[in-house]
Amino acid sequence: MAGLKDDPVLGINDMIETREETEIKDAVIDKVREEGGQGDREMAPMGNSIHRSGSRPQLDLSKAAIQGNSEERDPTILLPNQSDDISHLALDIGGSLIKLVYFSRHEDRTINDKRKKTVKERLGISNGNRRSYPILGGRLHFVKFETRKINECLDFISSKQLHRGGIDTHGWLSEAPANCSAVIKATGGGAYKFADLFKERLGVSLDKEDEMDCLVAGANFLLKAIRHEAFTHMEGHKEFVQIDHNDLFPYLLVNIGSGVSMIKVDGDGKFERVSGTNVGGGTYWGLGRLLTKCKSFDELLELSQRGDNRTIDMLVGDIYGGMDYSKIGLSASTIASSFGKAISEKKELEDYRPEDISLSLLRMISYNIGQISYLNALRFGLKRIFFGGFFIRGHAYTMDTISFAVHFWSKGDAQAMFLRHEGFLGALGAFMSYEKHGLDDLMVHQLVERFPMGAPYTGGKIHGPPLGDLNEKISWMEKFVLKGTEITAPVPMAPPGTTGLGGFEVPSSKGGTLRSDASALNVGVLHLVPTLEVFPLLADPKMYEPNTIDLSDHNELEYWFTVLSEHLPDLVDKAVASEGGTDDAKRRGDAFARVFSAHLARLMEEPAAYGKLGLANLLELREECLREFHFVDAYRSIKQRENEASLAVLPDLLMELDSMTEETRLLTLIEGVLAANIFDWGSRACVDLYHKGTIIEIYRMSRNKMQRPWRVDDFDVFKERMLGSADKKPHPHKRALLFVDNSGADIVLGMLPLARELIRRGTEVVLVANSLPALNDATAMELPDIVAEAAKHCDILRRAAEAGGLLVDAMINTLDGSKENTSSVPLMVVENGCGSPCIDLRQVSSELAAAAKDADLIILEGMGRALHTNFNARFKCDALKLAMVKNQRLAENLIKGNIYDCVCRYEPAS
Ligand SMILES: Nc1ncnc2c1ncn2[C@@H]1O[C@H](COP(=O)(O)OP(=O)(O)O)[C@@H](O)[C@H]1O
Ligand SMILES: CC(C)(COP(=O)(O)O)[C@@H](O)C(=O)NCCC(=O)O
Ligand SMILES: [Mn+2]
Repeated sequence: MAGLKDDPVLGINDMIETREETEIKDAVIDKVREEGGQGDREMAPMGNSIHRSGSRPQLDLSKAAIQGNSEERDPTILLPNQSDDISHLALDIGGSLIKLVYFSRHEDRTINDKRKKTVKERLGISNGNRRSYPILGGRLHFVKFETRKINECLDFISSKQLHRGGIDTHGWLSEAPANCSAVIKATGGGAYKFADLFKERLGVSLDKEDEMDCLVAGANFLLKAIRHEAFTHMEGHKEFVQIDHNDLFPYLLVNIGSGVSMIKVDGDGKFERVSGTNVGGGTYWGLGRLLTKCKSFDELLELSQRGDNRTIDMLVGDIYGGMDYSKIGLSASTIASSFGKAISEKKELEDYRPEDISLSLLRMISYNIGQISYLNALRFGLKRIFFGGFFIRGHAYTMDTISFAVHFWSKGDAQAMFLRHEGFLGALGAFMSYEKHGLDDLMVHQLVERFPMGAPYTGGKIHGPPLGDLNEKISWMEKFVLKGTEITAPVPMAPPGTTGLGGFEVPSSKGGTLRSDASALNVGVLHLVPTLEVFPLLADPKMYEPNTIDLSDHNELEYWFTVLSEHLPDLVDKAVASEGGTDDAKRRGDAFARVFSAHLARLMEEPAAYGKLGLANLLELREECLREFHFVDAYRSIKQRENEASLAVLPDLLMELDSMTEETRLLTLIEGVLAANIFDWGSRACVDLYHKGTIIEIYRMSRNKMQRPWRVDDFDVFKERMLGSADKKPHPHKRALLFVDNSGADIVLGMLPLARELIRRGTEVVLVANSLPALNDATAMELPDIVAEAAKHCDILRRAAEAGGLLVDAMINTLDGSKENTSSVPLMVVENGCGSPCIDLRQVSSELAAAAKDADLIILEGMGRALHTNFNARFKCDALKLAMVKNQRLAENLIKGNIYDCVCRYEPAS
């Protein structure tokens, strides 16, 4: 769940908001006329999907909508059905379930503006690292259907036009020409059984791939490319396992579908199916349905959670008169014979509780599979067993039971592990079998998983047709998500019990309810972002952990859950106001609040549901939810107001600074950064404070309160590095990366004056800002204008900004040859690749990675970037971490201090 790495406008869930159709149509036509010179003749008829053909792009205007404020003169218009969103599909049609993996791509819309080009040239970024065939940017979606309801699956494919994609001669996924029959990769028995149906209904041929090949390819891809894919599950405790890619093989893959396959995997494409069993998921569901009359698999599984298998299983104690058979290590409560008590002639099926039958059956099958798996692992000397297949269904009790069996029989020698994409291995493998898609080259840092709300996106089954647009999505949520939230409310776990004398006691994780499939939210949408890179200045990328606060501690989770919940009404107000306060904005605001609360509730129940959870992930999730409901920039007007107010007092501040000695100036500058970091709309305490004065009054108050030593105070060491000492002459840093935080005083009166000082001392400065808005953080898009305004009052900034290509007018002069600017040290701006208040340095923009190559100083500013994340990060170059702590609990836990204490941590290159 890392930063934003996708197109903010068109990249979210293929969904748009539906507004007044005619009004939008007119606006679209006007806009297209203005921009592209395409007349009405070339327009596709409204409501019809038209696919691109030949050299002349045609527009599909169906469901077009205005993005943002429709009152604006030149609003952005979204064309969700415009077919440059190319999809591609692979299927695994099993005995019980059909699994779909599909890919959607929006064409690269990076605007190659002049500013960016100059910065790229300055930083020496070329396009040279492109591969012979590019990895595609886009998203992988995971969806499943019941095989007996195959028509729903066909409708889904048809309505999303998923069968139209193809691979062109360059290896790009593209659209198949209309006259060419599409071919879809498919695996599982259904690829044979239903081939004619697919041809008949969709006109597509199924290209059959071997099921075992696909399972292995899917598992290998997931284990290499997804950071938090594999986990152990013992006695209710889930723990992610970091798999070393160089030490993955050999392993045993056990796929528990309708039946069970056991595959020894030695490498990519190197495997052998060593065993299997016919007692699998189909057995549990089939036998369970006959015995309990359950209507669905989930109902059966849910019954088991209220069951007591002792009423039906024959236990060791039943045979031994209540005693353990301790000589061979079996306790009285060990199951001696599953369903053994049913031999009693006095009882019929109706006399047993369906709950007990379901539990007994589940335990019988899970133990059996666990035991056979272990025996096969033993046979080949394998220590690791990965379990996949939808029988597992993320169900704690099932996983505990299997783990218990493996642990028991191996005496702790072998380990059972589970996969988050459990049932999608085959479908993913079929997808991987398309040639030249480049996906097998993807690295962990190029994948970002997101968890948008909505039936097709939850990895769950589809209830009815796919959601067409944002409007439909909100309606769906209004009906279901509140219910979903109740279902996902925390489920108390029984305290871990002892497992006795090594016998099969009841494992502890027997929650009272089962999460509904519709709100399962276990598997998100995988965003493939080829441009992301690992920040090259991390001292030890393998050991790097961005989060300072680990939310697997329940108290921590509860605290931050409350903080974020309490902040929600205020955030919704700001978001709705930022979109004009219309009824539509209110409805979206309500939907946002619902969805974010549902995520929080889900995570309270199972903190590791979406992978390892840290505070940074929660803060990012909040921003993602806002974007999901098309809130482009909730703090837009606040940011603007604060920028203006701060720019007005900047000249006075610069004058004051220029009158100081070097030493006092440096201290005042750092003090200024810390003081101005108080402008943080994400902190409850600060927002309360803003009611008590104007921006400038608060800024002054904050500066006046600055008193050294700060709670963490390495200023003197930093000063010595910057100014030298009696016997050491200073040498300036070559390039500094300044990770900036908030708009207004924070950037204008804090970070910009510090940047100016570095420039003055001969250090190139790169301001690193968010790619997308998050709270009141300044974005990379906004910075050039702020710098341009500041440069009006300051020659140092002006020359540096000109040299860095930030001032467009000045650049025009330069291009004319009328102005020479090469003499000054440049000031540049790069985007960091994130849309969150925190930064995960494992996934940053390629621009930032390039800028880092010559940098020898980094300055991380603000709570999000320097405390919540990266507080413990070590770098290859000098690092300065500056922040004011605006939360009491964090101050106590992290620096044993109080709210409004400051951190100035300087760490020379390691
Ligand atoms: N919603 C569901 N409907 C039916 N079976 C389900 C469902 N969820 C989980 N299952 C279990 O998953 C099994 C199918 O797993 P899967 O990996 O899809 O195998 P297959 O490819 O054989 O269909 C079923 O037999 C059943 O035990
Ligand atoms: C979201 C933030 C990390 C932003 O802080 P910043 O990086 O702007 O200093 C911070 O405001 C925060 O931790 N807020 C939640 C805690 C609170 O309301 O006290
Ligand atoms: Mn911030």
